Formats: sequence, C-alpha cells, structure tokens
Amino acid sequence: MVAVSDEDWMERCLALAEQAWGRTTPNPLVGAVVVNDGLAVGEGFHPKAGAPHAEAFALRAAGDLARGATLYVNLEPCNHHGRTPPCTEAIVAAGLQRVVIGMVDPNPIVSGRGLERLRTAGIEVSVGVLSDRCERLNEAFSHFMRTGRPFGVLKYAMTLDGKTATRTGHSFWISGQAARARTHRLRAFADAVIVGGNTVRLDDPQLTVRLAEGRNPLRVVLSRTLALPAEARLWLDQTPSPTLVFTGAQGDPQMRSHLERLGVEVQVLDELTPAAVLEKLASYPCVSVLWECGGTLAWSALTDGSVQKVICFVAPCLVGGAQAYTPVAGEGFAKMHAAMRLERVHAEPVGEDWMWSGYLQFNPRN
Ligand SMILES: Nc1nc(O)c(N)c(N[C@@H]2O[C@H](COP(=O)(O)O)[C@@H](O)[C@H]2O)n1
Ligand SMILES: [Zn+2]
Repeated sequence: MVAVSDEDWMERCLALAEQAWGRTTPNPLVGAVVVNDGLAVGEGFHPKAGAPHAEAFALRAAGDLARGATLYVNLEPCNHHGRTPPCTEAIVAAGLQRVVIGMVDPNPIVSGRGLERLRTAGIEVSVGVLSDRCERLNEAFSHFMRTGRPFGVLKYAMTLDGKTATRTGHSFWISGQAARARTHRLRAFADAVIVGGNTVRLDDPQLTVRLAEGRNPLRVVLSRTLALPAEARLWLDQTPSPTLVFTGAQGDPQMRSHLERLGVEVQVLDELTPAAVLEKLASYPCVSVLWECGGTLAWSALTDGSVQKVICFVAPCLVGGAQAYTPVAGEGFAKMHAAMRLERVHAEPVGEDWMWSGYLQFNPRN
C-alpha cells in the first residue's frame, strides 16, 4: 500500500478495525499499523474480546522492524492488565519512536494513562488524527463507557409520504435491496435488535443478517400483555440466535409458558419501559441496540432517552391512507418548538432510496 500522510495510515487502521465489525463486544473496533521508512511492516486488528489487541498483532507482525518505527492506531493504547497485558509496555519494549493515535480511550481505566506512559518513555505521541472518523467508528463503545447503557439506534424505512406500511399494514418492501442490505449490516453490528409485539404480529420478522456479512444479534421483543402469535419465526426458529421476550406483570401466563416451552427466555419487569429493558441488556453485555420497532414503541424509546441515533431510509414512493402507520407515533408534541432535533445530520443515496442519519441533541442519557 502506498500511503504518505498520517491521515492515510489512520485510514488504513480504520479499514483494519472494521474487519471485526460486530464481533468485538464489549470491546472497541481497533486497527493498528507499524510503519518503518514509509512502509507498512506490520498490521493487525482486534478480532474479539479476550483476544490480543490490535497493537499486539501489528507489533508481532513487524518483529525487529518495529524498532525506530511509527505505530498508527485508532484508539489510545491500553495501559492496564485486563484480559490481555498492557499494549503500552509492548510498544516501549519494541522500541517505537512515534505513536499516532486517533482518539483517547473513553474507558476510565485507560483514558489518558496510555498516552502518559508512552510520553514518559520518551516516545513522541500525536493524538487526534482523523478524530471524527475514529470517534464515529466507536461511538457505541464510547457511549457505553460514559453511561453504562447501550447505544440506541432507531432505524426505520418510510415512504415519501411518511408511512411505514400501506393502510392494510402491508410493508414488504418499502425500501430497495441496497437499503435492506444496509439494515442487515446494522444488525450485524448491534448486540440486540428490538421490536414490539405489534411488529411480530404484523411482519413476522426474522431479524437476522442475511443480506450482509456478519453474525446474528440477540432478538428482543417487548410485549406488555404477551398478546402474541403462538407461531412466529422468532420463536419457531431460534437457530440463528436466541429470542428474548420482556413483559410486565400483566403478561399472559399461558403465552409465557408456551414461549418458555419453545425455549424462549421470558423476563418479567416491574415496569416495562425501554430504559428498563436497556438496563437489563447492559449486563449481557449489549453495547449497542437497534430499535426496529413500530411507531408507539419508537416514541417511548425516543422520549425516555433510549435512542441516541436515528437512521431513516426514505423510499421514493407514496401509499396514501390515514396516519395508522407512521415511524414515530405515541402522544406526540403539541408545538413545533418541542420537536426532537437531530444534529450532525447526514444524507446519502443508497440504491434508489435515501438514508438520513443524525444524533439526538443533548439528553442527560446521551
Ligand atoms: N488500544 C486498544 N486496542 C485494542 O485492540 C483494544 N481492544 C483496546 N481495548 C481497550 O482495552 C479494554 C479491554 O481490555 P481487555 O481486552 O479486556 O484486556 C477495552 O475496554 C478498551 O479500553 N484498546
Ligand atoms: Zn491494549
């Protein structure tokens, strides 16, 4: 690879890190490159939690050529004994001259200590190369580290007249193949995909990754009453990944027994709210969740701080009808000035559709 600037090498780190997309939970996505005399002499990425860190792979590949070289890595090297030894010690021992870092590690047991250790050893350290891209790649990890709660992404597809189904509830398919493949890539990253009982009744979804590379997420259903179909693909086929149902005290006991007989775990919460569900999922650990639910649950998740990012696919078609199927329903606001506004908004074409994404403005849980 011909690369000349720090940014180019950091770009390579990001590409390496992405090779473990969806496989590192609860750890971040990290890639590293050792560059000696303008040439990459060692590369690596963190493949999964418990495995060596990206820096360890890159240093191992570089061997003696690491001496006097520069290490590029998108996250601050760790300086703690976790499941693996501290990368800072390996970097010092390998005799690197310079370390270029994309972002400081938000993990409080690392944050800043890795930089300090390297500088104390006389290594030149530069921080913040392609920092926006590095932060975005590990936005879920950063949120989880800061708040202890999973990063929530609300994803939906709608027609140009703002509907998520026709007046009869038919919704296959709103968006085209490319947008659906993009959704599957989001699923491959999320630790859990969450829907409500209505979505199970209406769509009988599988919530698996079929149009992209990657592993299947935990499949989660929220249902206050457990008024659910006895036969649904989420319970009849649990080979792709387990299904977990959350209900409240008024959940139908017969349906609960039926689901449990099929091997579905049912958890009863005193208060069935999106925030309470995320609190439970945090301990799995789920670092990120994808809300693929209908409008009523989407409203609850948005208003109780369980969504940090919104991704909306807009399909160039119109279906008319009343307001039955809208992406966000619930009580709604009375005045426009109360609207939840997104920041860092981005729009791009995906096949014949457009994908809009943005982040919810400050909320104590964001
Ligand atoms: N810089 C860096 N490179 C990697 O490849 C990493 N996986 C990390 N992770 C940091 O270390 C923590 C995990 O440590 P163990 O794998 O359990 O030893 C993780 O929370 C990050 O802070 N960092
Ligand atoms: Zn490390």
